[in-house]
Formats: sequence, C-alpha cells, structure tokens
Amino acid sequence: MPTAARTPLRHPLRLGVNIDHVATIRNARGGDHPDPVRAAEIVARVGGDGITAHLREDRRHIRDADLRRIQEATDLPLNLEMAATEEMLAIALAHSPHAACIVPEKREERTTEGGLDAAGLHNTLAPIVDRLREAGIRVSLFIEAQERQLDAALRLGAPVVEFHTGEYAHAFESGDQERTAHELKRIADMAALAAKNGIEPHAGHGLTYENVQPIAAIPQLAELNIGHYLVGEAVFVGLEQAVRHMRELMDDAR
Ligand SMILES: CC(=O)[C@@H](O)[C@H](O)COP(=O)(O)O
Ligand SMILES: NCC(=O)COP(=O)(O)O
Repeated sequence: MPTAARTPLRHPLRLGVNIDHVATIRNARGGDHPDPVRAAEIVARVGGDGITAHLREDRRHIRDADLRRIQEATDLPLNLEMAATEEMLAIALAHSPHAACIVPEKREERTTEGGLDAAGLHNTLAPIVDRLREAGIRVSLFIEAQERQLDAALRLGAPVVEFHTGEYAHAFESGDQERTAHELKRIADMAALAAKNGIEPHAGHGLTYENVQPIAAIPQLAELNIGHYLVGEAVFVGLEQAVRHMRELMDDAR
C-alpha cells in the first residue's frame, strides 16, 4: 500500500512529470500502448521527483486502473489531480497518493482553463480538504496567483498551492513582453506571500523549454508540474532526454 512521502525529495525545485497525455495517445486507439506506467518508470529512472496524473471525470486520459499501476511501478510520490467531487474524494482516499491537487474541471474544456475558485467554493472544499488531510494526503489547491485565492487556501488549511501558469505561458507565446512580465510578477509575488504564510508554492500548466526558466528562478517555488510539452517533446527525442533537458533548464535557472 503506498504511503505518503515515501521517497526522499532530492531537488530544491522538484520536477513532477504529468503523464496524462501518454494516456491520451493510448486511448486514441483503445489499446494498451503507450502505457503511462512505462512513462512513470522512465521518469523515476532519469531523476524526476514525482508523477502527476489527472483523473478527469470523463476519463479522457488517465483511468482509474492506471493509478494503482503507477503507484506499484515506482517509488515516486504520486500527485493526483482531481475535481472536488465525492467520487474523486473516494478514489483519493482509496489510493492514498502522496498528494492530491484539487483542480477545477469542466467537461467541455480542452484543458484546465484557469485556477480553482477556492474563495467562492470554500464550503464545498472545506470538508474535502479536511478528509484528505485526515487521511494523511498532502492537499494542494490549483489556483490563480491572486491574493484572494491564497487567503482562501490559508483559511482552508491547505499546506500547498499550485499556481496556474497558463496565462503566463500564453503571454510568453504571444511575445507580449509587458504582459509576460506582469504575469510573472503576479506568480513571484504570490509565491513569496505563500511561503511567508507557511504554504508551499508550486506552479504548472503550459510550461515549456522556452518559458520555464523565469518561473524556475522564483526562489520560493518548490515544485513545477509539467506534462503536455514533455510528452510532445518525447515524440521527437524520447521521454528520458526530454525530462533530463527540462531538469537542466530548471537547475540552470536557480
Ligand atoms: C490541472 C492541469 O493543469 C493538468 O491536469 C494538465 O493540464 C493536464 O491535464 P489536461 O490537459 O486534461 O488539463
Ligand atoms: N498542474 C499542471 C500539470 O500537471 C501539467 O500541466 P501541462 O504541462 O500538461 O500543461
């Protein structure tokens, strides 16, 4: 049975590799290949610090059976991304991942479009956060880098927040330097405020080789979760090389 925090955390800025989109490719043909478990084994071998997997309500990529298989295949901590529903809570309690990151979810969205409204959903989230915490699962809230949301995370007693870097990634890609700097500052300011208040800040979504370094340079960030880009790169250079290169870029930025 997996337990919390089984693996020593080796890097000051950890790299959690999200393997959802290995499962996206697998599911495109309905078979077993490529297996996200094999991806998790490679991540473990090349020095990734954790595996992130988002069990969506519609099971478009990761499926229930993958979770146990991932946990059995590697010693890396599993960060289970989940919507704040009773169904997902029961699954998290049954699997006891190292961490559960509560994310907003809309069935019709292509990807996680924004952060969780931790402030507006306080009453829905409070019992879920409490039950995960009581079970020894490290709770993380996937929020926008906004003071209102950080305050809400504090009130909920979440030990971790993950800042949604999607707006930063879009700004970076557009080449709008002013907007990029604004988004980066928002994340840096909230990371500092989180750390000051005893919350461990993480970040992720839409990070790439090109845009990762300014985020990785934010000193309070303890973990980045990166998936879609790494899986895409893996098609060309292999997952091992893609993870190693992302690791190098993160280390160089610190
Ligand atoms: C919450 C989040 O950012 C991740 O789950 C990631 O984006 C991969 O999942 P989707 O692409 O299904 O949103
Ligand atoms: N929480 C963010 C994550 O797990 C990875 O997001 P992405 O790199 O797939 O966009």
